[in-house]
Amino acid sequence: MAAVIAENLTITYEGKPAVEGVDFLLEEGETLLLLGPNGAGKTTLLKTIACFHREYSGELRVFDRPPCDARELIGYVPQSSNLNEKVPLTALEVVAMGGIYRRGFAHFKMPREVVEKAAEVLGFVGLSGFESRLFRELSGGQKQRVLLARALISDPKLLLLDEPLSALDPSARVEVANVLERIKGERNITMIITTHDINPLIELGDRVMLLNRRLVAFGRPEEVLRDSIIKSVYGPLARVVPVEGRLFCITGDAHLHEHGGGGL
Ligand SMILES: Nc1ncnc2c1ncn2[C@@H]1O[C@H](COP(=O)(O)OP(=O)(O)OP(=O)(O)O)[C@@H](O)[C@H]1O
Repeated sequence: MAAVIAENLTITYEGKPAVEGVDFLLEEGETLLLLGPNGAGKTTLLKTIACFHREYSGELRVFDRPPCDARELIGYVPQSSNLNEKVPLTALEVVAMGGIYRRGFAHFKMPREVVEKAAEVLGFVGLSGFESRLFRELSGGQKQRVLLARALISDPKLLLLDEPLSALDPSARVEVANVLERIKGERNITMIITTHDINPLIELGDRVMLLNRRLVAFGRPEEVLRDSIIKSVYGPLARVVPVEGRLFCITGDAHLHEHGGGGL
């Protein structure tokens, strides 16, 4: 079954288009890397698939349902954690919150099965033993893994990740990319990952979308990551370089410099 189908999808904010006329089909179990410069509409597309933003025209189906009827199938990891770090939550509590909200009611005392599931997914992201550590005291990579666990606790069929590696140092990027590889390898979860820097994630991508308000390209990585396509968005200095059988994408995107990422 297709996990996500978009046909002539146009997404607007108060009538002004942010994403226009997009068509694509992502099969269940595939990982899509969603690439594009600042303001290209990546977050907008992700939020619309997650039913956080509803102003769109055209067709958008998630597991053959309108996005807002598929919410229990979707896990979302936002660009910044949206947690108030003044509240001293433990890693386990942060993860368990994903399980409690899913049930549609708040508990003062967490049900045992939620605590057990939270500990299990913390183990899956490599954080066994961190249950009672304060979230705010964790490193950037550990926090991002806790947020991944928070999204995984409800067993989503579709996981949407907005810039999961941005704001992380290089070793934390590797940590988080390894967990994403583990999710792809061991769970049949469809993933859509937005990124400015495709290089640390390239091996994960079954499909790559290059978005610049309109769909520039969608296909297998080797179909999309071509000099002519990359230059059409990022300018004449951008290029794709094969290194030891892998493709590296040099976009020179301003955001990459900002985060010290893989752009040159
Ligand atoms: N809440 C909003 N109201 C009005 N316009 C918005 C809103 N959110 C985003 N936009 C506009 O929609 C366009 C796409 O923004 P979006 O954040 O989706 O891009 P992006 O590709 O995720 O960018 P970045 O890489 O910088 O995060 C931009 O022109 C932005 O100003």
